[in-house]
Amino acid sequence: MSMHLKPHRSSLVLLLIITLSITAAIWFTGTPKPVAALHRNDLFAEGASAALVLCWYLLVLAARPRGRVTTLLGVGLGSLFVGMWTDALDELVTLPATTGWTDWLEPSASLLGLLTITAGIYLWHREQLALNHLLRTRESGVRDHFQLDGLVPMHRAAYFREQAVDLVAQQRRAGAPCALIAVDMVGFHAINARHGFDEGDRVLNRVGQLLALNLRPTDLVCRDAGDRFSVLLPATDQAMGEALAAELREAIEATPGYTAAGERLSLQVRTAVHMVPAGNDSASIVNAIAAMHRRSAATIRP
Ligand SMILES: Nc1nc2c(ncn2[C@@H]2O[C@H](COP(=O)(O)OP(=O)(O)OP(=O)(O)O)[C@@H](O)[C@H]2O)c(=O)[nH]1
Repeated sequence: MSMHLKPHRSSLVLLLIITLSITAAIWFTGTPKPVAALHRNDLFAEGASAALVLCWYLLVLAARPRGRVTTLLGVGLGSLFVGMWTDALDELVTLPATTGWTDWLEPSASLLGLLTITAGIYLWHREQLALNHLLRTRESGVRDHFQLDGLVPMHRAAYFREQAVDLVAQQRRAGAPCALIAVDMVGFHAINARHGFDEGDRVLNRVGQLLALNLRPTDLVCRDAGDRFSVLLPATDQAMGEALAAELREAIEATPGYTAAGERLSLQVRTAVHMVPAGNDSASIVNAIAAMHRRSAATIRP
C-alpha cells in the first residue's frame, strides 16, 4: 500500500468489506446473465464510471492528511462508488423480482455520495482559502506545482521570472516603481563543509521560511539557485526597498537557529536592491533580475 494511503487504511478496509458484501449478496441472490444477454456498452460505461470514481477516491485520500474535509470527501466518493458499482453489477446479474433492496441501494448511495461530496468540497474551499493566506509571499495568485522548489517551500527562479514580468506590467499601468532584492548567503559553503549537506539544506529551508515570514502580503519570494533568493516588491520605491532589505538581513542574522547536534549557527546574508522604474518595459525585468544578483555578488559584507 502506498505510504500516502497508510493513514487511511481503516477507511479502505471498510470500503473493501462493503463492496465485497454487496457483490456477494447480489451474486448469490441473483442469476448471472448469459453472455449473449449482456448489454456490453452499458456494462462498459457503468464499470468504467465506477472505476474512475474509485481512482478519485484513492487520489483524494492519498493527497490529504486525515481530518473533517478528508472524511467527508472519502465518505462521499466511497458512497458514490458503491452506488455505481451496484449499478454495474445489475448488468451482470438478474435479480429475482422480490429483491427490492438493490433498487433503493444504488440511488440512495449515489445521492448520499453527492451530498457528502458537496459538503466536503465546501469545507475544502474554506480550508484552501486559509492555506492561500499562509502561502502569501510564496506565490502571486498563480500556483504551479511543477515549478515548486523541492527543498525550500516556495517556487523556483523560472516562476519568479514569469510572475515578475506580469507584476511589472501591472505596476507600469499603475505608474508605480517596483523593487527587486537579491538575498545571498555569505560563506554558505562553509556550513556545508562543517556540518554536512543535510544541515545546509535545513539552513536553506529555514532562511526561505524567514524571508517569506518577513515580507508584506503583496511581495513575492522565490529561490533563485543554491543559496540565493529573489524578492519582488511591487509599488516600492528605493528607500522602502532598502529598508525591507535591511529588515530581511536582520531577521535572518538574528535567528540563525541550531544544528541537529545543538550547535548554534551563525548566518550572514548580503542583499542588493535593484529598482525597476515605473515606465520600464516588463521584458527588461529578466535583465534586472540578473543585474541584482550580480550586484549582490559584488557586495562585500564586513
Ligand atoms: N546544502 C545545500 N547546498 C547547496 C545547495 N545548492 C548549492 N549549494 C551549495 O551552496 C554553496 C554556494 O557556494 P558559493 O556560491 O560560493 O556561496 P558562499 O559559500 O555563500 O560564498 P559567497 O556567496 O561568496 O559568500 C556551494 O557550496 C554549493 O555546493 C543545496 O540545495 N543544498
